[in-house]
Amino acid sequence: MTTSRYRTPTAAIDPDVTKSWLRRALPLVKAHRWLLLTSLGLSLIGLIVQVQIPNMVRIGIDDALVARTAPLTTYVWWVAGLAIAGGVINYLARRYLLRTAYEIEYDMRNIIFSHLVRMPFGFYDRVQSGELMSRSSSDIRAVQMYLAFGPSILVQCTIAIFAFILMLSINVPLAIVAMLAMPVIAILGVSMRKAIFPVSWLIQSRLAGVATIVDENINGVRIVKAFAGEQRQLTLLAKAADRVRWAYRRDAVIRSRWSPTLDSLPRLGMALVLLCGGWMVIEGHTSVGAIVAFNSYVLMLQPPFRMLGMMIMMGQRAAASAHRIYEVLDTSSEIVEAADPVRARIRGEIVFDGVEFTYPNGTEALHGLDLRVEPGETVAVVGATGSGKSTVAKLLARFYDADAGRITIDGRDVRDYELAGLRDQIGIVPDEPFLFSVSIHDNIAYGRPGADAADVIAAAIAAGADGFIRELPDGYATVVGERGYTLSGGQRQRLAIARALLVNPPILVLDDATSAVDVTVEKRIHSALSALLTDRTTIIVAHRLSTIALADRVVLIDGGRVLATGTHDELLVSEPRYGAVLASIDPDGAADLGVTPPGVPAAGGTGGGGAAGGGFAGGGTAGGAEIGATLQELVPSAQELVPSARPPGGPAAAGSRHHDTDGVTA
Ligand SMILES: Nc1ncnc2c1ncn2[C@@H]1O[C@H](COP(=O)(O)OP(=O)(O)OP(=O)(O)O)[C@@H](O)[C@H]1O
Repeated sequence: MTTSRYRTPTAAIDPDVTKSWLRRALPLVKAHRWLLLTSLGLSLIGLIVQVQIPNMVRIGIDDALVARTAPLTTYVWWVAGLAIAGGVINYLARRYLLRTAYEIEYDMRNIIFSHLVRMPFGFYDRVQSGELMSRSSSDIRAVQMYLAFGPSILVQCTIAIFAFILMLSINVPLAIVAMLAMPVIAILGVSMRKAIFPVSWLIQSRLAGVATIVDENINGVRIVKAFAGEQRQLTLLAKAADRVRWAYRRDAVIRSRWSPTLDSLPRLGMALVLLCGGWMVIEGHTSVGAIVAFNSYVLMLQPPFRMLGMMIMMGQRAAASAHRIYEVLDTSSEIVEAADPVRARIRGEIVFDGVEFTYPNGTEALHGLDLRVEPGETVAVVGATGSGKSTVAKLLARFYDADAGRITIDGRDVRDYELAGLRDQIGIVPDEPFLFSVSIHDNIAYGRPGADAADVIAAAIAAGADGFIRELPDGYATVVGERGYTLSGGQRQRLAIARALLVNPPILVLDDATSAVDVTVEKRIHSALSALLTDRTTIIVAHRLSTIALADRVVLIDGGRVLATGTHDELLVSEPRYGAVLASIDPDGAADLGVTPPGVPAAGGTGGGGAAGGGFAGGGTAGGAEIGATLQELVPSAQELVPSARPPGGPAAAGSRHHDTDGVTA
């Protein structure tokens, strides 16, 4: 996987929630103060240079054209020189300002993202991903703009002071006349921004609404098409787009009402300067050049005064955005690591002791769950849908913490372990695996980025994935589409199993990890897996008899507690509710065994053959393998297990790409 070097943020947001948003953000600005100060300093020099130009024009007109005491070219060169110097200085100032802005943005983005990756599942259950996206993009931008461009706008406004001083030095009454329009422009600018502000917020939130619909359309395109929902989605989008259009129209109405007034005010100012200045020239109180210079100043001063209004609006928006960002940053993770966490290699003894757990939304999932799994044991957790099977896995890896009771691994509370070390040693394969838009090699090697090709291939073979991977156009180098949608569900599951196996964790949790794989393929995967499961503690959340067949022991869960435990055969005989659950989760397999719902014990128990035939309660078959043994040792070569395996780039078997029964040897 290609990784660019990560630079930690240079500053942090002040965690003191009693401070104003600006003071909390100040460390970010301070971290780049030299860059910002250089930019502001240059900007100030640029403005001083710029202010000289109308004055030079005035002297040129008065001396070279009216009095004819000096050559015109001297002044032309001066004006041109000042213009070029001003241009260069402004260019540098802008470059430094933009650099400051992007540095602040970089820091903020990293601060937010490093916080987000530390947040537990409970946090993601509460927030919407679209909202988080917006907080990490447009909200960051709004704050960054204000922090970097705000001071720059203030500096721009100082042009008024320089210009006013210069004008006063030329002609005091005319200077006052020229400045008359400015406060009016500033007041109108602020009023206009105030009127526009709510509408621009409305536009932002409505655009976010459109983005959510588009996002759901793209991500949920398979469901939309499967249910022929295109027209409904189009209508939904049209309505949202209509709301955006309405907000834009309101914005246009307000702007068209205010802008012409603001634009014509300086022109009125010029008329006033011409009237008063002209009268003064006639009376001999000032020069013609002064009228020209003052007109330039009136035009030059207009943008900064208008920007004052913009700055107020930027400030309001930045404050709101900062609060949204702080809301995320001020949410602390409920999953806290122990002060002196244990870093130990896990053997794999798991104990759930009276574990109670309720999800943050109030759904009660576990009610005093007691479960003991010996090191190296393979246990199938069976239960009706919603009985709490996956929750067991989530609590084991501390995606959530139990509300009451204790979960221990090797006799130590899971809360005592170093979090990363604990999760490193628990390989979880979910039923809906997530693949990244990178190569298959990189997807499998996600947990061990430096893994060599041989290890990756060995893991793929064990997961029954090597065969179909080799038939893909670029083999292991094939880049899977977004979330791996270019692969079938079963293929994605096999890659996820390979990903977990490559890490070689002492505890493996297969959460219905082969649900999308054909039963015969699943059997083959299991035979390869059984060699790897022997000395590894494995919890298999099972929905199929064929999956249960892998386990040494079955744990029947109902309503968040363990109902019964024993081998499959024992439970079939002793626990009528087991048969009922089997009949509800795998009717075909249960029928093969003669199990009929509701709760009728099957005559003879194991009499039927079918999918599970003879495989139950057998457990690991290739004993003796060390947990520490490499996958390559356990799965010697691709050719042995997959005789049909072709080298990468070999001819792809037509039609095999989306088929779950491909590429695995019996
Ligand atoms: N993130 C969550 N937030 C709130 N409630 C949840 C969450 N995940 C699961 N639940 C609820 O907790 C209960 C147990 O869920 P769990 O996923 O453990 O069941 P399960 O036995 O694995 O079900 P299935 O066989 O359908 O996967 C269910 O009522 C479920 O709705």
